[in-house]
Amino acid sequence: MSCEEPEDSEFLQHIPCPSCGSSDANSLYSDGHQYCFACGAYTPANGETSNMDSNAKGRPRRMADFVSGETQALGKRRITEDTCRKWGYRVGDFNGHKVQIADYWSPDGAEVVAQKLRFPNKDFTVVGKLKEAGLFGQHLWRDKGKRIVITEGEIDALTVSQLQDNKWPVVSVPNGAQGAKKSLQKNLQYLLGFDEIVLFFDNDEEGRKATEECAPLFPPGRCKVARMSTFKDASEAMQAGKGGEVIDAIWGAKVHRPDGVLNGAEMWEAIVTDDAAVEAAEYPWEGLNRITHGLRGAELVTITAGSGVGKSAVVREVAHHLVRSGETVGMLMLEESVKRTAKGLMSIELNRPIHLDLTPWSALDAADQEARKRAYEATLGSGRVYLYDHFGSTEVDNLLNRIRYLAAGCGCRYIILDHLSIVVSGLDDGDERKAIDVAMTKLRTLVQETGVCLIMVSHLRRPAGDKGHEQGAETSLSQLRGSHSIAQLSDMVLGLERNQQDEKTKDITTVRVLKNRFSGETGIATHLLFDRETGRLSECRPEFLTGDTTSDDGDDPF
Ligand SMILES: Nc1ncnc2c1ncn2[C@@H]1O[C@H](COP(=O)(O)OP(=O)(O)OP(=O)(O)O)[C@@H](O)[C@H]1O
Repeated sequence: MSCEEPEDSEFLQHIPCPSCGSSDANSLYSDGHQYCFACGAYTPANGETSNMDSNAKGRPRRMADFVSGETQALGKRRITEDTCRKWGYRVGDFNGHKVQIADYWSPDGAEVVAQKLRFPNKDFTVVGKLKEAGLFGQHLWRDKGKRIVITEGEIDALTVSQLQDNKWPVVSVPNGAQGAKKSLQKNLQYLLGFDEIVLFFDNDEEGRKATEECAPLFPPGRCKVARMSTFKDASEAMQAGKGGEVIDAIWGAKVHRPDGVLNGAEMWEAIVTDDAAVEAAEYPWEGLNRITHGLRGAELVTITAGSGVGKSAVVREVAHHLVRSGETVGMLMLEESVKRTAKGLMSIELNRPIHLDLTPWSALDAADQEARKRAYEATLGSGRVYLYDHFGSTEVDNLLNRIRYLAAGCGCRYIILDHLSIVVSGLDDGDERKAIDVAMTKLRTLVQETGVCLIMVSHLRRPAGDKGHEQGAETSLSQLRGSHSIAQLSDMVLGLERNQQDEKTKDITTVRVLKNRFSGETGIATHLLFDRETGRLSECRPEFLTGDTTSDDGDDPF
């Protein structure tokens, strides 16, 4: 239904209504006719009062199209007749159906331009031009003041108004949460007349979304957000007899801050309940623990080295140590089969590299079989090791999903990814940089989201000069592959150095901390000696590097 503007009459002022007694719902027009928006009484220029009837002749077409009704209390909603009268909220009949009638006035408060009719089943229809209307209730208040409350619906506006003795400004957006931003934008000038604008939208997903969209319309600090923890909206609280919570929400409304910005004063709870982040697990080597202070949740540790230096051997030792310390570990070893990974863990437990032993199970003697079974039970059989059988699928989003599952579904607090380079390999140089950036950003976000500690292996670029990493060249952050994202987004970067060609030292790996966001301590952490008999990496004194092992205590100068 649409309404046209009367061509021959203009609104002059609000006047009392002789029919319903409203002090100001009656409107006087320039041709002398009156119309009361509280009770629908129509008084033509000749002074004879009648109720509006859409078929009646001799009155402006716009008036005739509006629906009349009676002011009455809304029992179920606990809204009084006085409140309904103040707001011109009526109950009437529309095409044979009972409706609640909400008048929408022009932004200048001169006249009603639309009506929203609400059916008992909560459907509604609009009569007139809602687009030309201000906010619901805007005509009731002066255009400036200390505070205005904005609700998501008409009944909520009536509720808030009544709870404030119908004295303090409250308006509703006309089209619910979805159209909220547009409506507030349109009436921004009016709203900016108030020192404080309180958004009191529904406490549901749509309401919260609307709040995030609308709040930035206002200058910083002027917009506050009212929210109740127990009720969805003001009317629900009122119906439950908890109107006080509505008032508390308005007075306790917090200055809106965009998502992600926190006031330090609200962080106490987070600090005292942050035990998980403080808990640290240990590396198998004391020297490394001393400088890194262990491994923590939500940390991304990158282990890097040249080809064949021993990255996988190191992470296997770390995984074994974690499992034996009672932790649950996820292993994505993308360059080897799960069987090889499993045997690797058992080898460490057995102090014997069984992966090099090609004897079939049936040919092993009973004692060996028993020893291997025990090694299996202490490691894989504990149920705290999860392996990713990748079948060659190393696509980054696929891996991220598996890591998320390992964290959330399997309870892995430590996850090993060996190695990042394979995830982004096969791409030309330019694309590899970009792929590393994308993968690193996603991994970093995932670590933060899940709280896991991710231990990731990454390869190095060849260093400048003759000496490669295979000949023991020193590692550095600048040699990490891709752009600077690996160094930037890792909390800890460990470089492994070993001269695979030097007869004296080729079994000794130097572990260098290249980056340490936790404590800032960097430099050589320890030296690991590889025992070919046991296949184990254990800490050794640095003198092994020079071959001078005569001193009992390298730290003691005397
Ligand atoms: N400190 C060490 N001394 C001597 N040999 C070692 C040492 N660490 C590992 N190895 C041996 O070197 C070989 C390669 O080790 P590993 O596969 O762990 O290296 P990597 O750095 O992961 O290799 P890639 O660059 O191919 O990924 C293995 O046979 C391993 O047992």
